[in-house]
Amino acid sequence: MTVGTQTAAMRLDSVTKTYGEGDNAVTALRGISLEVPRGTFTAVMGPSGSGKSTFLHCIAGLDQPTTGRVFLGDTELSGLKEAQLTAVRRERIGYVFQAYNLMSALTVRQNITLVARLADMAVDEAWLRELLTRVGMSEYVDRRPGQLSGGQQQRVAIARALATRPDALLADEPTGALDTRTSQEVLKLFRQVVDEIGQTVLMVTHDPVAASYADTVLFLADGQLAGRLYKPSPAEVAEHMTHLGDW
Ligand SMILES: Nc1ncnc2c1ncn2[C@@H]1O[C@H](COP(=O)(O)OP(=O)(O)OP(=O)(O)O)[C@@H](O)[C@H]1O
Repeated sequence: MTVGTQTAAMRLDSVTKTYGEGDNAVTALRGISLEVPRGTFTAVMGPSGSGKSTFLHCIAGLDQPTTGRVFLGDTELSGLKEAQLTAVRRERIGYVFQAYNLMSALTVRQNITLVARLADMAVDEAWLRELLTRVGMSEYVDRRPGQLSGGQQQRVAIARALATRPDALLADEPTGALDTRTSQEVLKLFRQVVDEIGQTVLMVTHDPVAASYADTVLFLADGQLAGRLYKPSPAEVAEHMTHLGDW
C-alpha cells in the first residue's frame, strides 16, 4: 500500500543500523523503508535479535540510523540538532515501556503533567481530565505508583505518554509485565485512542494476541521487513512467526 507523505505519521527511508565496527560490527537493520499512516495501530513482531528495539529507537529519535532517513510527519529526525531532537522526543513522541517507568515519588497527576511542566508548557486541564477518564484513573490522581497495580500503572503511563498530544505513541512490549486480563485492558485502550481520537500507535510485542489488536502487523527478521498482515487473528500472527525462526 502506498500512502501519501502528507498522511504518514512516520516514514523510514532505506534505514540501516550497524553497531560497532570491523570484525565486531553487527548490522541490526538492513534497509527498511515504510510508511505508518496517521491514526493507525501498527504492531511490530519478529524473532529475538531481529531488530525490533533498534527500529523503535530509530523512530523515537533515541538512536540514529547509520544510513537512511527517519521522518516524524514532515520533520526529518536525522537533520535535527540535539536540542531540537530533545524537544521533538519530549513534545511529539509519547513512549510507553514494559516497566511503566513512572516516578515513584510523584502522584499520578504529577507524573502525567511532568513533561508539560519540564517543558514549561501550560497543563491543559480539560485534556488531563479527559485522559484520566479514558484510562479510568480519575479516582486515583493523588496516589503514588507504589499504591497502584501494574495495570493501573501502565494506564497512567499511557496517559502520561498522551499528555502532550504526541504525533506518535510508541510502545515497547507494553503488556510484557501484565497478566492476560490486564493486558487486554491496555490493548483495548490503545485501540480506543486510535479509533476515537485518531492517535497513531506503534507497538513492539512478542505476543500474537497483542499484535492482533493492531490494524497492521509488520514482521522483522534479521533486520529486514519480512511480511505484513492486515487485521490478522492471533493464529495467523503465530503462523507467520513460526516461519521466521525462534521467538
Ligand atoms: N548497543 C548495541 N551494540 C551492539 N549490538 C547491538 C546493540 N543493540 C542491539 N544490538 C544487536 O543488534 C541486533 C538487533 O537487536 P535488537 O535489540 O534491535 O533486536 P530485538 O528484535 O529487539 O530483540 P529482542 O526481541 O531480543 O529484544 C542484535 O543482534 C543485537 O545483539
